[in-house]
Amino acid sequence: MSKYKYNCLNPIAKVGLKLFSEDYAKIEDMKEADAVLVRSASMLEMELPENIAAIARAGAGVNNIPLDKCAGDGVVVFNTPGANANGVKELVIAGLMLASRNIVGGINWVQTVKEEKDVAKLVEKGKAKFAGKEIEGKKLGVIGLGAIGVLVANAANRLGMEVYGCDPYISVEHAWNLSRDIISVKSKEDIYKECDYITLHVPLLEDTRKMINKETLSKCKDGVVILNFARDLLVNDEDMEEALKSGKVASYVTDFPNEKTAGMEGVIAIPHLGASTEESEDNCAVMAVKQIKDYLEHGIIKNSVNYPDCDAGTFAQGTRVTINHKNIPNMLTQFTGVFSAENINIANLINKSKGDYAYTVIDVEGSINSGIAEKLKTINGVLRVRTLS
Ligand SMILES: NC(=O)c1ccc[n+]([C@@H]2O[C@H](COP(=O)([O-])OP(=O)(O)OC[C@H]3O[C@@H](n4cnc5c(N)ncnc54)[C@H](O)[C@@H]3O)[C@@H](O)[C@H]2O)c1
Ligand SMILES: O=C(O)CC[C@@H](O)C(=O)O
Repeated sequence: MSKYKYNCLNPIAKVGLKLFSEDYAKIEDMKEADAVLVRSASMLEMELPENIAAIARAGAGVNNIPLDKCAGDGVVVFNTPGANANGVKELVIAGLMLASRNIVGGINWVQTVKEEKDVAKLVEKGKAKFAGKEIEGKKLGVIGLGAIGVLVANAANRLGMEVYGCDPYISVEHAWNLSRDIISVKSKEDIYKECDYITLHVPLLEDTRKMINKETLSKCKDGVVILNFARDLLVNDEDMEEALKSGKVASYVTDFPNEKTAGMEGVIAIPHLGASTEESEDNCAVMAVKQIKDYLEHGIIKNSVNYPDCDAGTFAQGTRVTINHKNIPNMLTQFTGVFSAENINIANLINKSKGDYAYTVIDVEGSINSGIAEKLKTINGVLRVRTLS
């Protein structure tokens, strides 16, 4: 019988699933699963069975997962930072071109004349109405300089654009990767004021929700192009419609069409294809599966969005107890007290915290009785205890 069971809420690339050994079984019913792999399926309204210890989002955005609820239930949620960034970057560059040259209009028009006699002549005659602009020399504002934003900024800069970037929380790693040619601005106001094109690469959070709205659009240049390859709710659709009608916005390129924007005049709607490449899907699947395996087999946490990362090292012998708990005083004293009461020597102990939650790994030599885990579970603030042996 398999030691671990996992459930996939979306199709996950085979190259990732192949990394699961014979210790793992893929099951259709989430009720029995130890781990769940997901892409864009919404888990917000789902009842999560108690046995689920981990969820891996094969992708970046985690707004489809109830992160706080999961943390409170001791469920570690992972994502795969950067694994699909190149795929998205390439489509953003395509989006810049689609908005600047009337490629879609032109292609559609050719189809309307394809049965005519002298297509080549008609094309030459009719092409003028699809003339566009070049992006070279224009100003691009990148809001959010994470894995995708940095790649977009650098690529647009190489294409001859003058690039402004804004990210008050930029990580050291991403700052290192940002070309020195990018003009780093402290406030988004500078981007709104200066840029001909604005591209969004921030997560959907309370403070980014509907960040593009009547007020922010009014600060933009007339004829600005907005690109949204991040999440639809970053933009107020009603305000966008008004801005497109008035010409304030020349074009809105979105990878997240909805009932409102799919048929809206001036919108270039792409069916969420940013990460839909073989390479991105493979990268995400591999990273997600490795993280799930490391967690289930060794208690290692890497790239979690609701628990601290914790490299406890490979679990090889003896017993490892992992504890997901609230980040409150006195927890370690109580944990070690349970072991010392049984006269068990702790060989190694790691404790990490992130916000309201913490994670402790305790290694002991030899085996322990199940009563230890039961006692740990009764400590106020303990959310989940796993025993690896
Ligand atoms: N279209 C797609 O298929 C696709 C694929 C991947 C990611 N995404 C979306 O793109 C988003 C970004 O992805 P990523 O991989 O670059 O993530 P990331 O976490 O590497 O980067 C996000 C960046 O946004 C910054 N940020 C957060 N709040 C901000 C704010 N208020 N103002 C400015 N910057 C802010 C963060 O500091 C971080 O650097 C994801 O959250 C997801 O919603 C879409
Ligand atoms: O899984 C996908 O296809 C899209 C993923 C993307 O939206 C993300 O946030 O990583």
